[in-house]
Amino acid sequence: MKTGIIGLGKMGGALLRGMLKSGAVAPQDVWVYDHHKENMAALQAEHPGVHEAESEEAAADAVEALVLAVKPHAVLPLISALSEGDRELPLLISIAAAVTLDEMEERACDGTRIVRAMPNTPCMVLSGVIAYSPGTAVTDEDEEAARRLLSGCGSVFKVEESRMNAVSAISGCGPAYMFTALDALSDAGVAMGLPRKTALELAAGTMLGSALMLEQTGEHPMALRDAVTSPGGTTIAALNALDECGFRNAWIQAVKSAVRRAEEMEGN
Ligand SMILES: NC(=O)C1=CN([C@@H]2O[C@H](COP(=O)(O)OP(=O)(O)OC[C@H]3O[C@@H](n4cnc5c(N)ncnc54)[C@H](O)[C@@H]3O)[C@@H](O)[C@H]2O)C=CC1
Ligand SMILES: O=C(O)[C@@H]1CCC=N1
Repeated sequence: MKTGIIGLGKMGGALLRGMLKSGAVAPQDVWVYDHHKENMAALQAEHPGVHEAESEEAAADAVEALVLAVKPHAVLPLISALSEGDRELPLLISIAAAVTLDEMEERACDGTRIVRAMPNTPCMVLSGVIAYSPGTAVTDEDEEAARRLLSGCGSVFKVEESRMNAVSAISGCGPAYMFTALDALSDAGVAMGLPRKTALELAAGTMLGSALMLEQTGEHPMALRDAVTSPGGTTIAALNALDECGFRNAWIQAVKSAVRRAEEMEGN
């Protein structure tokens, strides 16, 4: 499917690289546009054959599906600009946090097909999580096409749009929490005398292995935790220290803060 993307920043770049790497799209079927020419040049150097569109409108005219990967405040003005002259738009996939389907559909011509999606940066390495909600004009074929495109980058989940801020706070922002946890754990290793590289490799390998174990066994996380925790041993001493520091509450407060921030951003 001819696919375009407007905005080749951190998330747009990760998503498109994932789509290309997985073969969900071929380079010759991709049109990109970004205000910053160097972003397009970098992508073309990695994936020769990708087309650089002359403008946002040219990208929209060339493709069957167009990903909008600009900052939230830029999405509605972009949809208004693209809709000028009653242009019939391709299937739009917006990945902006806190911009609702209602707001987007209001800016577009009647019948414009819009999917709201929330990916995360691990899409770049085909291990992303992508949630989506279809807009009112989206057909079954559109939804299937969007799923095919996105599923190259990772696991795809359909969610009620009303859940999107919660989803965003878990999996959209989540990589930032995980990287902070990995940095903290490796710092702890360094404090205990391990070389930085070793500490980081141990921490990352452990996070990856634990997530795979959870996924592959289908066990509850607490059952898997218990298998590590010898009575009177070292793990329970560490877990008690995490509890004393408010570890679980810190995660809950982080997610609540992200949801609150998304609610503040909505409608702005
Ligand atoms: N960074 C992340 O982990 C995630 C971001 N998102 C969403 O993705 C969107 C993009 O975020 P980032 O990639 O982090 O931002 P970014 O600032 O890295 O990228 C935005 C890109 O859009 C370009 N741009 C802005 N307006 C444009 C226009 N009218 N025409 C062409 N190019 C334009 C900018 O030059 C920039 O390269 C946001 O709406 C954000 O909410 C969603 C999930 C995760
Ligand atoms: O920080 C943000 O607002 C975006 C949305 C989810 C991840 N990054």
